[in-house]
Formats: sequence, structure tokens, C-alpha cells
Amino acid sequence: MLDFMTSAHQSFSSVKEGANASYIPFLASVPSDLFGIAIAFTNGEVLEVGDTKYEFAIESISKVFTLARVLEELGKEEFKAKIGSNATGEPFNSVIALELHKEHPYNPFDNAGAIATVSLLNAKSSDDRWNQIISTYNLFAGRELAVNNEVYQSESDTNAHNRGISWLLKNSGNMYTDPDQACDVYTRQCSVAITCRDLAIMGGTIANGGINPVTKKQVVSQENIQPILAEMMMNGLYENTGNWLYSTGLPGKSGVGGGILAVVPGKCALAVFAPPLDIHGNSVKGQKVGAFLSEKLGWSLFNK
Ligand SMILES: NC(=O)CC[C@H](N)C(=O)O
Repeated sequence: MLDFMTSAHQSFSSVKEGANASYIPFLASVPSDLFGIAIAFTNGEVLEVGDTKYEFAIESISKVFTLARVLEELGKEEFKAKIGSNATGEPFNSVIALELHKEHPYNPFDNAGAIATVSLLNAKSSDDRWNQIISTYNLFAGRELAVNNEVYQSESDTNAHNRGISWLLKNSGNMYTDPDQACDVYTRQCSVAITCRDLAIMGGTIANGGINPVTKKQVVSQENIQPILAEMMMNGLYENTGNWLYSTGLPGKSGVGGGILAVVPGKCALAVFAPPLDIHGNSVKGQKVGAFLSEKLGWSLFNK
């Protein structure tokens, strides 16, 4: 296993395609050649190659773990009715997608649906909303995570588009708290710093039926694993999800911080960190590693 990971790292470290996200200024300053690969198995073993200790911004991968928390609170049917489980086929921050669907979010991974998902948490205050989210992430990672304040500042200074989306949701009755509060908590969740190892363990918890494979704590109930994986399968890499699925056969999730997660249910989770992105916001090397390892290790869910 480690041999395949090392060979993926060696083969793809020279790939020059893609570029760091720059619409969030901080992300443009992250060294582009950082490259880590980690796999967490359901038995608690974790294998790592490359820059797996470097802390990067979780960005949109956070949407998976907020989804888990809200599913626990609402149940999957109410969640599906309020947010949805279909792809828009548009970029993750598309306003056109909202306009086309009467300002109703379509799924929890596009920004509109993600911000609405944050707003659905039953919380007394902004701090309470945030504490519910970060405590959930901590359980998934098996350690205390923290916001990278430089990322948070950089995103807060440049998130007018997401604030606009929040107010459109308010306009159509699909925002369940103050829109600016929901957007701020969403911005904070995207700024949480994680390592590649953390991400593998967070995904490993999903692969392990909701039980963190390292701490052995139940973080999300088994019945909510299917809706989480369905959302990842359907829109985890936005408009490139079909191509990802074609080559990996696995549910995945990307973030513009350069992280990518793939879940092999019952077996393990793969986390890759490499900042240069394709035009849809997905790590280029991450997608290559996913395709390579899935093929070598027979991970595809469609090859049984
Ligand atoms: N795809 C992403 O990772 C986007 C997350 C980013 N914080 C945004 O809202 O634009």
C-alpha cells in the first residue's frame, strides 16, 4: 500500500497543471509544490507520504461535516426537502443556479446550499452555532482543530458574493437565521486548518460507518452515511464530479485550499493535499492520485 502511495507521490509531484485559488488572497500565497497523501483505514491505521503535517484550509470539504451534523439534527427526509440532493451543473458559487430554481438551494455542497445548511442548525447565538460546528469537526478529526485567522480574515474581506447569496436565500424563505451570521459562520468553517492526516481520519470516520477509527467514538449515525456519500457522489467535485467518478468510482469532496477526500466505504479514506486547482476548484494532483490509487487497489464501487 505504502509503495503505491510513494509511487503516486513520485509520479505526480512534477505535474505543473492548475493554479492556486486566488479569489481568496491568502490561498494564492500557499506554496504550490506542497504535496501530501494520507490514507486512514477503518482499523485505525494511518499511512502518510509527503507533506501530510502541513496545515491547510479545509474550505469546501467542511461542507461534508456540517452536513453530517445537520442530518443528525433534522433527519434525512427533512434535510432533503429543505436543501436537496441534486447537482445544478453550475459552478459552486453560482447565482444563476439559484435564480433558475426560484432561489431554492439544490444541495449542501454548492455555496448556497452550504450556507443554508449552516443556517439550519438550531442555535441560540452565532457562538453557539460555531461551537456546534467546530465540536463536530473535532470529533471527526479526533483532535482539537482551530481556525486559521489569516485565512478567515482574507475570506471575510472578500466574501461579498457569498453574502449576496445569503440574502437571496433570505428573500426566498430558504435562510433559517440572520443571513450575515450564517455567512460568517460558513466563512469560519471554511477557514479551519487541517492536515492531510486529519482529513484522512475525518473521511475514515465516514468509511467506518460513522465511528472514528482512531478514537472509536460514534460521530454520526450509520443511517446518515448513505445521504452523506450520496451528496459526495453527486456533486463532490462540482462540474467535474462525473469525470472524477469515471476514473475513481468513489464519492469525493474537494476544497479550494487544495484538499481532496475520497471515501472507500468499509475500507478507508484517501486524503490528498496539493494546492493547484483545475478551473472548477479541484486539486489537480489530488484527482490524479485518486484515479491512480483507486485503479491499483481496486477501490471502485462499480467493479464488484
Ligand atoms: N469550493 C470551495 O472550496 C469554496 C469555499 C470558499 N470558502 C468559498 O465560499 O468560496
